Amino acid sequence: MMESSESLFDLEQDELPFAEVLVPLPLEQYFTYRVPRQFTDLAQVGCRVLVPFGRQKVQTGIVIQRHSKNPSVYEAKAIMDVLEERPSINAHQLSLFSWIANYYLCTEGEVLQAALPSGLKIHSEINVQLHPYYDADKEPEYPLTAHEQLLLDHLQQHDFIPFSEISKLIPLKDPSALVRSLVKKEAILLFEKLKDKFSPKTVRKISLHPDYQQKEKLQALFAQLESKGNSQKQVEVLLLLLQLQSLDNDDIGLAKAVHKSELINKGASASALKTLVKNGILHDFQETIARFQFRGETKSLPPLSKEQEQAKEAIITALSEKEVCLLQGVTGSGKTEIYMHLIEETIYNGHQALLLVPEIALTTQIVSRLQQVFGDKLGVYHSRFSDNERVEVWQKVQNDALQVVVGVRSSVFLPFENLGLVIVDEEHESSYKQFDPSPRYHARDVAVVLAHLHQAKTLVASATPSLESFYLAQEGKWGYVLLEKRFADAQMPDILLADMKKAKKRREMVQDFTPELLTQLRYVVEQKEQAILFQNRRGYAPFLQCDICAHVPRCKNCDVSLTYHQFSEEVRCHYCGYKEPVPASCEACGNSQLITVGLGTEKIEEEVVQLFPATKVQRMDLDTTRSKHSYQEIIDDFSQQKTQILIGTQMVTKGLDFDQVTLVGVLDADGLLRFPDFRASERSFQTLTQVSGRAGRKEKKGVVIIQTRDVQHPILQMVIHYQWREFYQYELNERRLFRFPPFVRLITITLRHRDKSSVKQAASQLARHLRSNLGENRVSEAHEPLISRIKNRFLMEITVKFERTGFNVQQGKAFIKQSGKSLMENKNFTGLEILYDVDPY
Ligand SMILES: Nc1ncnc2c1ncn2[C@@H]1O[C@H](COP(=O)(O)OP(=O)(O)OP(=O)(O)O)[C@@H](O)[C@H]1O
Ligand SMILES: [Zn+2]
Repeated sequence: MMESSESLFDLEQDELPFAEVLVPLPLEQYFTYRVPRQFTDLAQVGCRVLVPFGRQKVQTGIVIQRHSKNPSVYEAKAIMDVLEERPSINAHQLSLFSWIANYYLCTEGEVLQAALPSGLKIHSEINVQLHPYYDADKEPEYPLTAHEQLLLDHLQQHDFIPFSEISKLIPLKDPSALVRSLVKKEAILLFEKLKDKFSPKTVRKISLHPDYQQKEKLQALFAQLESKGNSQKQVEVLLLLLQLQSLDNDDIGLAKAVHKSELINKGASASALKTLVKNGILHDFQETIARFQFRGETKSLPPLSKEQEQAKEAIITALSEKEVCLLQGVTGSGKTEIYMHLIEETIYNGHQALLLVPEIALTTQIVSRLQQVFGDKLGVYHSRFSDNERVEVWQKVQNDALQVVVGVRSSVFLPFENLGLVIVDEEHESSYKQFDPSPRYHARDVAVVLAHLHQAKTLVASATPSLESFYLAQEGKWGYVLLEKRFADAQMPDILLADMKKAKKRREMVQDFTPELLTQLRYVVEQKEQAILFQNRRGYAPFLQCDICAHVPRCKNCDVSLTYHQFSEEVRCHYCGYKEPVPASCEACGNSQLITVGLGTEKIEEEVVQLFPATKVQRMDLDTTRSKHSYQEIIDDFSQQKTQILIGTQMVTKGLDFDQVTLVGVLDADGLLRFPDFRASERSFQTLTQVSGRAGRKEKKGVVIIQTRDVQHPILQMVIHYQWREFYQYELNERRLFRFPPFVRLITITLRHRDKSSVKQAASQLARHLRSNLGENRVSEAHEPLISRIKNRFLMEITVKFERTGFNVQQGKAFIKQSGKSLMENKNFTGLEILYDVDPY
């Protein structure tokens, strides 16, 4: 039914009466909506709009395009509201989102979902209320339909009604036209109940009323108050205010406002203050402040050393010819210092700069170094921030109020207006890769594309570059700059291997420590120096095992053993979070002797505390860093030498810069080397080199001790002799030989279903189809992945390898996606999920 009121407003069609709208859902296509006339100018590309979606839902979407094509398949519904005057998403971002969706085989809706901080998303719970100006007793300007009257009557009795409930009240399949019509008639308003909707932070301030901001007037006021017997408290408040105003002598003088809380804290009487405000002598008001405020003065940059200066010049030269440059600088060479100089130049030229860091743990040290130089031009963006804080950074980046952003991978989604430089620190880090949920993107690679869209440059840097980056640099596609010396002549540490096999045989192990590591640790403790101990497993022990029948408690939902956490007396699944109390006896044979197998950080902590009871020890892993400031506290304590030994997982291996660390111990290198993945060697080399790099960064030379059962392992040998050139050559040869990246493009297809035989059947069907069409050398058979059940869903995997040249990867990907889509439409496989992971590493 066309409502009669429509014609009142939509008398003429505009040039571009339709909009393609992207909604944040995993759907392939955009949806076409009609743009009502009142929104013709407002509904710009990139704006967030409210649209009716499905039967009774409302979605926030983004206008992608305006056009004049009426969709032929469905009747276009109208946009209900435009949420902003200035688009949230700029054209560069839209291009980036579409590149990501295309490259990573996901949808733009999924990218949007990942990109927008939730403060900018609006969920489908939209409510309807009466317009405050609506007067039920007055004759309406425009006639109301019976349905409209019904809704308005309801709203006279109730505060509001959720949009999704309207159809229960009024027999309409889709109430959006009705709602829109009432909005136009200014009879109702739409609002959303968003718990954490963005609200700016405010402070209360107090100032003198302008009437009293002259000396003579003020004196008269004092005289007047003092003549009254009971105004002593008010006089005190005024005196305190004057005192606070004069604290720093800027010329604002009597007009200056001070914080209300400060007045109260300094003893001002609250009631006297209130009286003064009531009598119009003082002015009490709210001021909006930025959440991130840098207090203190900024310093100028420390000068670069000769080597650093040369490296910087080489980078600039390389970037004048190429879009990307790789800086390989050994640990402690002062890469951060070089970044700061490059960023300063970028800002000076009027551009914005983005510095990507792999983990929140790393932001704290880097941010404090950058903040001293860039002050409030610097913003920080990561997931530990509240939603409001993230929206604030988003908006300031958009307004160019921030020129530098330090952030984790999701900061590639920020609305930069004029980016000049992106730096990817520790570019080899796997935390740049998002594995779940989709979009499964790699922030380094997205950063390169982002920079390209802005015609900006990218610097990727690491002491241990990823093989892909190293290869691109070697091939001359990227520039390459090498910085081989530590800053200020600091020496690289000596790296030694400690043979656990030998020590075990000779019964020389003290718990999990070889004599070599223990001796060094003793020495360090005695000398009041500091040590870092690294073990890549959190928890107490990887698992419990029955001493008699060897049964291992396993997760109910996943195909993995449960990790033993001693502190909380639980066994937990690190995949789904399932946990249960430590079993008292073996569930298989009833034996009550359960032993712990393997080694986690919690156990090392326990051992160290036993061995060195007088020494302060701290642990840094996922379990000890859950709260917002915990990283900062642990790192501060260690920097200030309140703690002497820091034990941790990969979190302690990279980027951290402490002066007094002279020993790094690796408890078990074999666990790294054994990891069943084609990147095990690369990861081991990187991790061991990086963690070694934490030692001896200033005057005192450091020692690194790596415990292993396999002292002859070629990777370990290359690590201890700093043979990185040999390592890259060796590893590149292996990759070429076994057809792995960077020589091929890898795509993993994972199929997921609650039923094991369904997923197996679907996977082999898909594998057969892809193999016969794309070639058997490019597509593997379907196989069970290492962990074949997670959260009660069974998994199957297919691996695809496309050559880098001479093959149309784009077409190959499209074929995969199409094949997956038709498999999902197959009735036999209802409930099947297919996940694509492009560059799954
Ligand atoms: N030009 C400089 N002036 C003063 N101090 C410097 C300079 N360059 C580096 N430093 C100091 O040397 C130390 C190591 O520098 P930085 O942390 O930047 O190294 P890095 O190359 O990032 O190392 P890693 O790869 O191990 O993280 C820091 O304490 C830093 O403050
Ligand atoms: Zn589980």
